[in-house]
Amino acid sequence: MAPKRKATAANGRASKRQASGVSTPASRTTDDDEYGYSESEDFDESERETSQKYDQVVKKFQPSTYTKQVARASGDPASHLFKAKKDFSREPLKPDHRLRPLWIDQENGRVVLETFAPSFKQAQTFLINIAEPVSRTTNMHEYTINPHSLFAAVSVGLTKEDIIKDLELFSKTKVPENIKRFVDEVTSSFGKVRLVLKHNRYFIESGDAKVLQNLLRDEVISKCRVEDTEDLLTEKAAKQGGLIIPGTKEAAGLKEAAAQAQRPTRRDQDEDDSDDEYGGREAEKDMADFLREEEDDDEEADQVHSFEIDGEKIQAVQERCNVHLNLPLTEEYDFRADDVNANLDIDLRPNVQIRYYQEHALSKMFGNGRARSGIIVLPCGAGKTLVGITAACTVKKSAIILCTSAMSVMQWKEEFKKWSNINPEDVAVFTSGEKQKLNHRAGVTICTYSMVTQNTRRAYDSQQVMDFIMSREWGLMVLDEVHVVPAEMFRRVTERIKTHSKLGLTATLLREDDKIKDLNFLIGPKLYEANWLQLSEEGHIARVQCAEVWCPMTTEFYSEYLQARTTNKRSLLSTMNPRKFQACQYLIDFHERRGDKIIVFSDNVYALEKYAKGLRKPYIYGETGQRERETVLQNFQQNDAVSTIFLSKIGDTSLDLPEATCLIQISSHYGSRRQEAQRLGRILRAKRRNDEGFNAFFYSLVSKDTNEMYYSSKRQAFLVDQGYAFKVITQLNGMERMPDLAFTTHQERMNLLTDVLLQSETAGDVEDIKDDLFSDRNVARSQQRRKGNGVKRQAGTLSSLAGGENMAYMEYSKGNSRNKELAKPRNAFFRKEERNKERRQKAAREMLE
Ligand SMILES: Nc1ncnc2c1ncn2[C@@H]1O[C@H](COP(=O)(O)OP(=O)(O)OP(=O)(O)O)[C@@H](O)[C@H]1O
Repeated sequence: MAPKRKATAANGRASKRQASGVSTPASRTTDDDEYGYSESEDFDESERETSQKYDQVVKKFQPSTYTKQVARASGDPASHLFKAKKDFSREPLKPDHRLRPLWIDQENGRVVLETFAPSFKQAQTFLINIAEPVSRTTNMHEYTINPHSLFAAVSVGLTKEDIIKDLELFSKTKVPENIKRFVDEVTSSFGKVRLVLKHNRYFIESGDAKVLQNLLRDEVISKCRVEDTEDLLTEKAAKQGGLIIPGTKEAAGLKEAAAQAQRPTRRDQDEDDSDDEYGGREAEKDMADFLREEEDDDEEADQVHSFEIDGEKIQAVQERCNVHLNLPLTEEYDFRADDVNANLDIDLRPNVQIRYYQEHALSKMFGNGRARSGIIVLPCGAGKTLVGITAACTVKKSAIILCTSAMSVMQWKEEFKKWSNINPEDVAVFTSGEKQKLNHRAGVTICTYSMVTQNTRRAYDSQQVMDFIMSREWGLMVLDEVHVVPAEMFRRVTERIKTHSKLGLTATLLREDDKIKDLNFLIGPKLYEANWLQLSEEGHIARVQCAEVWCPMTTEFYSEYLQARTTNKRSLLSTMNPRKFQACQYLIDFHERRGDKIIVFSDNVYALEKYAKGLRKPYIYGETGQRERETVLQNFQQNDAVSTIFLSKIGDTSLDLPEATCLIQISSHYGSRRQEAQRLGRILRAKRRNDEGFNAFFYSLVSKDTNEMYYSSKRQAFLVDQGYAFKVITQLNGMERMPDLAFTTHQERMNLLTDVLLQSETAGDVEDIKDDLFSDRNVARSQQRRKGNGVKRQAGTLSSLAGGENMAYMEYSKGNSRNKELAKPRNAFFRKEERNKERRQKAAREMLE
């Protein structure tokens, strides 16, 4: 399925480009190999595996399978991209097909959803449960039904019958038999067994005793069992549902949410008068009856069977079940029945109202009254933190939060205090700078992944906290930014921390390697994924205009580019293209005059410095000290004279600058879709997002006819799939007439070229850093420095740095000379500002005298 995905994205892009009136040049369609970057680098293995698995199952039921080769054999070089052989209406259309929004492709499980159909919303709610979104553009959404998505569906309580019945309800044609069989085959093994932690003991639980007996015959599982007997424990199943999620109006069980979402609208009813075989009122009535029956079923006290397994061998059991036996374990925590672990006194503050999509996401987690482990995907700035906090307020047991940086840890702490009524003493942080232990029986610990997973010898105080974390049992573990953390780290985290439930949070479930599939097994299935475009239309995140600016290479740069032997040199030449520099200068000027605050991103440090110094703007990269980073950011937030900053890739994540309204990207990390999405995320939380007609801007500057064109379209794939339209700008009107435009003379361009050519090979590298703006390492370094100088740091969020919250960043300087020296701005921009200030003060003094 992976190659088809590419074709889809390419199609999407092609149409967007056409829409902006610019045709895609031939260089776009060039073979991957030309750039030495194989297509496979961009597919995660899970996608490939899923595709193979799917193909195997589908092939079993398919008399003939569509192949690209067949299409290519027809002699038409392009139609295979558009899947010309696929005719969704092969099955006769249902008489009221106009009211039904789904097209199902029987050959690969792809589902196309019409967003303009009357029952779009209901169908979307249903599809999010059972399929993975592939692309969600304005008029059409595309989903794929695969084993992972069906696992997620089953784990949130849907049955095979639910899925098939609703597919039938929304489909324009009869649901193909092979799709039904696929759903049947895949779901029959899912949701059968659960991993449950009860009274500090792990159990494998199922409603079907036979399944457990079979499992016990497995050589690996049998060795993980606590008692060596054939007997199973049998008890009444806990009554499910009825759970109130804080911040919601009432209990938000999945079935209830689904029932509400799928309840037909008046408009649907008015328009749909046909009582046909498949749907109309009849089917809607069936649906309502069906849901009611399901709710009644819940009332029945079924029996559950279980056997206990050794807590130390959980990963082995999970791996065996998920990977080898194809019987994934769903993880659920019956926290209301947990009388062993102390309750945590925590609730959302009375005035807090969580948003509908946050409620939907949480209802997936708590839909049956227990806490299911899994991943929630929400765009940057959509409020993942509050989702995590609400989950903690629902479970009401000790919770541990894992973050990617020390600054994130502090932000989470502040957010806990802001949104919940937790006693501040019950929140402890564990970073390289601060090592706090919980004082009470229950509480929240917030720490960095690196502190928990570190393998080297720890300092005494750090070891003490780590022992404490490992010795106790946690009700909930929240894993922030799950997509960036290596799977190996997750393994260590899950090995070291004993938790009843896990909640992964991320904006993009994307990795350019094959590690995403591990998350399924190490954390749980994806429980919810929000629609970016919908949230931006509703004002929850900013509306963004995306554009790719094509900058022609100057003759002298292009001839060197063509002769350059290494990728690094080529990359440096295309980044330093004088026309790109001019475009950047022009856009900064244009947006500064509009009152925007601009962040310019460059992964390449040489280019970052050249651009920033050339345009006299402050910049931050890996080597910039913590204090200077903070000064630059503070000025960006508060100082009207600083409207633009340059950042290396350290600013990709964890940067909360709601002032930023415009992004310009001059160099980036090859074809990384994740980086593109994360960077866009920096402006999605723009403060002004609800202003009338407000738009944020995202520009990618690309040197024409270079590798950058290729990588750029690859990078955009995810955002295009989220419905973002990238306009192509080939000419910036008025740029040539701009006063002080750089590199207008041949001599200036030659000087730049000479400088670029004189740079070593490594100057073309993407910056090699492991941290972000506020990584543990930097905070620790800066704290150490301050300790030595008697400077105390009380970190807060960036907005608190701006003085907007009650926590503040403070420095108590004892005024020694070294401090004064340190206090001097080291960034060239600020040094210059400082010099000007001194000059002005001197002139004023002289005047007064
Ligand atoms: N239900 C809500 N009511 C009011 N404000 C909210 C709500 N949910 C989130 N917010 C606000 O939205 C903003 C973004 O939230 P948050 O920082 O949690 O986003 P995020 O999804 O974690 O973003 P990122 O991925 O960039 O870290 C914050 O200012 C937060 O206070």
